[in-house]
Amino acid sequence: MTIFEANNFSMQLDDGRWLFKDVNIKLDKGDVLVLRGQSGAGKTTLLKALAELIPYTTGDSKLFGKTPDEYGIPQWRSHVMYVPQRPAIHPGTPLDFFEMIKKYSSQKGKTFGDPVKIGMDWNLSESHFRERWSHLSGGEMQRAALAIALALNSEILLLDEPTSALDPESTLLVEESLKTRTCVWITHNPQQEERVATQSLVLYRLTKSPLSSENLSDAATEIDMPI
Ligand SMILES: Nc1ncnc2c1ncn2[C@@H]1O[C@H](COP(=O)(O)OP(=O)(O)OP(=O)(O)O)[C@@H](O)[C@H]1O
Repeated sequence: MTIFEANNFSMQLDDGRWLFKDVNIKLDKGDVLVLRGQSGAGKTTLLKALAELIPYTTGDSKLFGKTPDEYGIPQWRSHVMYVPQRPAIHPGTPLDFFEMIKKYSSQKGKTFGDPVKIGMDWNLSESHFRERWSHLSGGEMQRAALAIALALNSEILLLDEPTSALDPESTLLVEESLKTRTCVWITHNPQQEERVATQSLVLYRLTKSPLSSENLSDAATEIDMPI
């Protein structure tokens, strides 16, 4: 059963160029849609548009049949959550951050997991969650932020290169947890795509005038199933 759908998502830039055009996504519970494409093709921008973090030109989305306006935008963002590649540097510790987010009114009514338990499956210890963000390594920071994202129990995770700072062993551990969730997952790694994807979507970088007919085929996105 489809739980999330996004129809005809398009983003036109100020110079008239389409960054992406008519992107359609349907996710069943447990689907992992891998989003790939050249650098600059618009992958991050698409995820931010799906999370209603930035304005976009066209597009309609629904989670369990309800639109972002019906949820209210802050609630939508807590259900359809964008997880950036690098967490912004926050003051305090990962646990301080988790406690702060839990108190947001948009998180009301949710059941939370335990980020420390999740992190322990990924070779992190409790002390990492009690350490200041600024004292963590890039890989520790990325795992702590992902553990918090998972503990917030969003219905849809929009993952922006979630293992980019991780070594191969941690990458495999984190993949095992993430692929149990319903998500859109940006990766440049074809082996990772083979391991986790139930669907794939490619964005192509558009270079021609949006008014030329040639451009229309370039603008197409492709949905394909991995073997
Ligand atoms: N509102 C906007 N106005 C102008 N340019 C924009 C706007 N939003 C995004 N861009 C440009 O569109 C391009 C796509 O950026 P985006 O970060 O989405 O690409 P990406 O596919 O995620 O790339 P990467 O794989 O390198 O992370 C960038 O060149 C960015 O500067």
